[in-house]
Formats: sequence, C-alpha cells, structure tokens
Amino acid sequence: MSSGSAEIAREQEYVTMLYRRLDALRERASGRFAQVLLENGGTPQSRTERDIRAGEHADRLAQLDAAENGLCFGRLDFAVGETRYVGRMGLRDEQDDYEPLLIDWRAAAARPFYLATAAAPLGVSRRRHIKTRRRAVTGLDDDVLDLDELERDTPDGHSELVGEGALLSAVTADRTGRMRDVVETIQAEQDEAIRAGLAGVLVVQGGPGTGKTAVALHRAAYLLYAHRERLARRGVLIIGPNPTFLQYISHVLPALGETSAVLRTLGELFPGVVADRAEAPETVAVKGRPQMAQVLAAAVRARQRVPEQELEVEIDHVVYRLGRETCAEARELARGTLEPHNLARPVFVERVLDALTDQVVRRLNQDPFAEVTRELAEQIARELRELSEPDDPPLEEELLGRRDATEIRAGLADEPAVQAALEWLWPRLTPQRLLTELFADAEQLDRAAPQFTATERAALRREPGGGWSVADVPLLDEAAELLGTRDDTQRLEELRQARRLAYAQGVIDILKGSNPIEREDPREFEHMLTAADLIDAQTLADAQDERGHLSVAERAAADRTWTFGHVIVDEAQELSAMAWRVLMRRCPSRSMTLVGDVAQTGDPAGTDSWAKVLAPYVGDRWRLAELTVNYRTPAEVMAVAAKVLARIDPALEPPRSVRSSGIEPSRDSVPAERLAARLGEVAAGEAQLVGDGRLAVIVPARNAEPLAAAVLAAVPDASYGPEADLEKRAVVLTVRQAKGLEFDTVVVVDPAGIAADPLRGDSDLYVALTRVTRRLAILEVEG
Ligand SMILES: Nc1ncnc2c1ncn2[C@@H]1O[C@H](COP(=O)(O)OP(=O)(O)OP(=O)(O)O)[C@@H](O)[C@H]1O
Repeated sequence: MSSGSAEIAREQEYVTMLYRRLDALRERASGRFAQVLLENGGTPQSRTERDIRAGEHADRLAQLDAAENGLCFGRLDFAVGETRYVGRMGLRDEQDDYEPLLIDWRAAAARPFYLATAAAPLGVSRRRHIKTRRRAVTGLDDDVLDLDELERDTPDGHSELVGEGALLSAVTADRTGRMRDVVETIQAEQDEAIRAGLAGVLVVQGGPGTGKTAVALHRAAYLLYAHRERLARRGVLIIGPNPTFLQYISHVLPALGETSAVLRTLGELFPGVVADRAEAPETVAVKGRPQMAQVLAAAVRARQRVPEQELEVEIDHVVYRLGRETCAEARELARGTLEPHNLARPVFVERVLDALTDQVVRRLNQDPFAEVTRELAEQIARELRELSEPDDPPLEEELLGRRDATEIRAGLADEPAVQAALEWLWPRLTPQRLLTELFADAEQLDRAAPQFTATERAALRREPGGGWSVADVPLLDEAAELLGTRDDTQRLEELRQARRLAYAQGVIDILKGSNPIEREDPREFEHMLTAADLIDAQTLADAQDERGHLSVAERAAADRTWTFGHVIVDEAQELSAMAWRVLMRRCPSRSMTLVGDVAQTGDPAGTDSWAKVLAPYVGDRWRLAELTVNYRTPAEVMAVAAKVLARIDPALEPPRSVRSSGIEPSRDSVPAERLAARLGEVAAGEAQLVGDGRLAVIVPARNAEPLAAAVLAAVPDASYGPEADLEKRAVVLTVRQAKGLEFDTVVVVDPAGIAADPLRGDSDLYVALTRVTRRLAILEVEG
C-alpha cells in the first residue's frame, strides 16, 4: 500500500529535520577532530591520549558519514499512540530533554520494526518503510498490522514476511557486483540470529540465498554496537572464503558505520606468508585432517635427536665425544620444561655444553704441557687449603679455576663444530623450515605420519620452494605453536618503528621544504644550520613515541597470536579440522558465530556436520539458528537445484524461495567439440539481455581456461582470473570462486562435468545453480 503525496510531504519534513541534526553533529565532530589534531607537545602519555582521541573522532565522523544514505528508513506507529522512527543511527533532541528523534536499528526499541507481524503485532498498528533517494523521501510502504482475525489469515505462506513490498523491491533490484546491507528489511528469523547473545558459539545454518552472509555482517555491526566496550579492545575477526568474496562484502560494514572489524581469508592469517600456491584436492584433504597436529608434533620430536652411539666433535684437532646417554639426558631435561621446541633449546644446549666443558677441562688437566701450570696451581692451592673451609671443593676441580671453565664454555659455544653438533641434535627451527624439510623428505614423512597410508603420505611430498598454499597456513600456525617463534612483540615493535620513521621522514620533508629564508646567495648561508640538519628521521622517530599507536586491525594483522573478542566465520562448512584449530586459538573465549550450509561444502577438507566440527572444542554446548527462506533464487531455479540437493542427501530440505521470477531456466545441449563456440554465443546473448545487471559464467575448474577464452572473445569486457572484477558486466568463475556470490543471470556450463568431481561434485553444482537472482541458462555437453 502506498500513501499519497501529502503523507510523503509530512515525512519529508521530519526527515529533513533529522538531516539538519546529522549536519550539526557532523560539524561539531569535525571541529573537535581538527582541534585534537592541532594539539601539540605535552608528555608522551598525553600525546598517546591525543592520538587515541583523534582516532575516536575519526571513527565518529565515519559513522556520521555512513548514516547519510538512508538515514531514516522506517516508522512504527503503536496502537497506544506512540510513534518511533528507525534509522541507521540514534539521534536525540538536545532542545527537548534528549528525547529520541531517531532510533538506531540495533537498539531494542527498534526490534518491533523487524519482528511485528499481523499475527503477532507487538503493539504496532502500522509499520512504514520510508524510501529515500539522497535526502528526498520518494515513497512510503505501509504494513497495517491491526487487522481483524479474518484478514490476518494469509494462506500463501508469506504471512511471516516483514515489510513484503520493501523486501521484494530489494531482492529484485539489479545486482551491482557489491553486496548491499539489508538493514531496512531484515526478516524475523534473521533478526533472532543477528541479536543472539555474545557468549558462546552460534551456528547459523541455512540453504543458499537465505541471508547467512547478510546475517553475519549485520551481527558484527550489532555486536560492536551492543558490546562496544568489550569488543573494541580485542576486535572482531570476520573470515571469508576467498579474496573475491571479501571484496564483494567489503562495503557492507562501512555502510553500517563500522570500520573496526578485521576481514581476512584463512590464507591471510599467518603474518608474512602469502598463500597463493595451487594444491591438488587430495593434498588439501590430507593437510586438513586433524591427525596432522600429531604428525607435526612427531616431526618436531624427530628433530630432537640422539646419536646411535656417540657424536664426534672435533675442536683444534682434538676429538671430543658426546655420548648417547648425555644427549638423551639433555633431551629429557629440555622436553621436561614443556616449553615449545625453540624455547626449550637453551636447556638442551646448556647440558651439552656442560658435558663438553667437562671433557675439555679434564683433557687440559691431563695435558703434559700443563705440568708447570699444574705444579704452580698445586702450590697455590696448598697454601690456600690452609685458609679454606672443610667443605670447599677438592683440589683437582680447582686446578683450572671456575672462571677458566666458564671461559672454556663460552668459547665452546662459539665453536662452529659445536654449533653444527647442536644444530644436528636440536636445530633452531622456523615453521617454514620444519614444513619444507618434512615435505621434502619421504623418510621423515614415513616416521612422522605412520597413521597415514603411503598414498596419503605421497600427497604431502613436495620439493622445497614454490611458496605456500591456503592448506599450509593452518600447518604453519600449528608448527609455530609447537616451535615457539620469534617474539611477536618484536614484529609489532618493528611495525611501530616503521610507522614512526615514516612520520618523522614526513616532518623532515616539510621542514626542508618550508625553509622561510629566501637565499639570494646560497653561499652566505652555507654554514647556517636548519632544524632538518640537526635532526635526522631516526632521532625524530625515536622521540615520536605516540605515533606508534596502532589500531586493533594493525596489531592483529602483525601478531600471529592475537586473540579476538569475537570471531565470525562465513562459509564455515569449508574449513578443515586444522583450520578450526587456528581459529579456536584466535578465540579462546569461544565467542563465535559460524555461518554456512553443510550441503554446499566444496572443500575436500570441509565438513558435513557442525556437531563433528565443534565437539572437540565446546562439546554440544553450541546454539543453532536456522534460516529457511531463500531471498535470492527464484522458485523456478530452486526446482532445478532441489534435484541436485536430493542427490547430496535426500533428507535435506531446500530453502523456500521468497518469489518466482516467471522465467523458466533455459537448457541447451551441444557436442563437446562445439561447447566453447556455443558458449561464446550464449554469453554474448545473455550479456546483452542482462542490461545494467551482472552476468556470471560458471565453468568446471579443469576446463576453465579454454571456456573463459571463448567468453572473453565474445564479451571482451568480461573479467576472468584469480582476482576477477565482480563489478564488470560479465565475469567467468569457477565454482570455488563463485561461492557466496550472486548475479542477475548465471550460465552454468557443463553441469555434468561439474558434478563429476568425485569430491563434492554435487555440492559444487548445487552452489553453481543457486547463484542466480533472475535468469539461469544451462549449457550441457551431449552424450
Ligand atoms: N532481509 C533481507 N532483505 C533484503 N535482502 C536480503 C535479505 N536477506 C537476504 N537478502 C539478500 O539475499 C541475497 C542472499 O543473501 P546472502 O548472500 O546473505 O545469502 P547466503 O545465505 O549467504 O547465501 P549462500 O549460502 O548462497 O552464499 C543477498 O542479495 C541479500 O542481500
């Protein structure tokens, strides 16, 4: 139901007043921001505080800017006569005792906007969606909720939809290649998940298009609003399946006024490693197994060696011997510390150096050339004995004094032969070195992974070099835990120092560039010093302590061991057991939201059961929220996808489509040799038809290159590749890349080829078919 122009004019008046209020706040905030930036001097502490305040003002300004579009989008009229306006942020009337003018969508008072239905109106008599374009009200959409019983009975099953008109116009709009927020039309089941409590693990399970990603992002915004104090310090981490997906969702949180959440793929979680290596599915599957944790622990233990009999160490042409027993004892001592490998190493080294020092001292005491020294020493010792206490050490031990022994020990520690022996016995290891050497050595693998079959071990074998894969990242992280890496605070200090240096260099450049004296004759001023001559960037950087202030996101990115206040994982079904170990380490409080669909699992190491994934960490203490309505895929397309879902698991129910498009999916079938040519024609036709929307061509991974070439020849502005540009009119993607995305039109190429993959082929096809919001074209290979 739309209301007339008089009603629009009335709402415009209110909305204009809200924008005036927003402008006033913005002006005040930028004034304060400027003032803080101009503050100078003070103690290092007051400068640090100034930086923190400047950061807060910048955040506030970003929030106010984000509220500009669609500031006010709803109104609730209650049966008792109260009216509330709902929008992107809260605004109050300073002139009227801070009465609320606009209620933040996340506040409890806004909830009826998302929950009230004709069946359960929650006291609301009318919900109004206010449509705006820039600052102008362009339309109103009302739900009248105090209908009598008869009218309330709606047999088409849509009765639970909230704000149906606004919802349908949102879901049928052209796609843009960027995900939009849905704050104006959040549905009741989504609202439940968004506002669920912060503590514990919440799993949001739902079929394709049910708004899981939307829920994940709005939940992040909600939690940062409702628990800002607790979450601001440690931050919120959002994990997405690949960089293309992160790019697709990257605008949603800023549009909701939140800039502090950290968005990452799993491959980005190990600082300093770029995970861009491709890996065979069998290898990915083995690397994701939970047993890999034991394999790596065994690999580390195998590097703590004792010799079969003894290890010879030659120093100055003299051979010393480290016996098996000595080495074994040193190893037990070091392992007994329960410290990680590198941190336990000093204990091992200590014991081995003791043993070697003993041997050297003994040898020197027997050295014939030491005779004279010894006689002298004995004489001195005799004289000393008269003065000594009865329990002083016996004479022989004193021949080469304790100080000498200490010096000998220090000298031994520097001996290359000793260092080589120690490296063999208990090497200093980085995670990268441990994995590289393990994968390169079939024998090491056999010993470390007896629980795997020979084929599985062979899948792990690879030559050194060639970079790291995403599946390696959890292994590197596990290895770092076992080894104890270089102190991460050191890495942070380096980052801070780099930041200070960059800042200081900037100041120096300004000083140099703004020398006020006009030098008519430069020689006249040859000996004149400027501030820039007196101070170099490094000195200035050292004095600029406060510039080292880092945001949570920066600290978290540099620090492998950073723990977050809340972790949200999208497409969570894709993560391997080893990946879960990493995320659980990042979130010891277990305050987590996992969203996904176990029917869409494509990763060979992913899961088909939430219970299985979570049991090792929280037992059965996790909550499940289910989403059942598909807002993306029209009923006609879901009918095709449902058949594939039944093949995955007949017990699974496809989500109910919120609408039908009236467009039946098209099917075309060609012989294999004609596939590329026909695809070119189909892609060109669909690219024409899609208008201002977006087209995706989804191809089987193993045939991607020639098929992409055919599309690019027919639609030259199409995008393809590891960093495909989703904002282009047409894009060619593999299923893996298309995960989580959506397009107005989708061409699925060779569905049988996609489904034929023995590892999760049907799930891949299900994902491919459900990316579409309007038209689906299927191009099959005959035979
Ligand atoms: N309440 C809503 N109002 C308007 N649009 C919505 C709503 N919920 C979801 N949508 C839209 O439906 C589409 C699908 O949502 P989303 O991508 O979050 O689904 P998903 O469950 O993550 O899907 P998939 O599992 O296939 O990745 C998006 O365009 C999203 O904006």
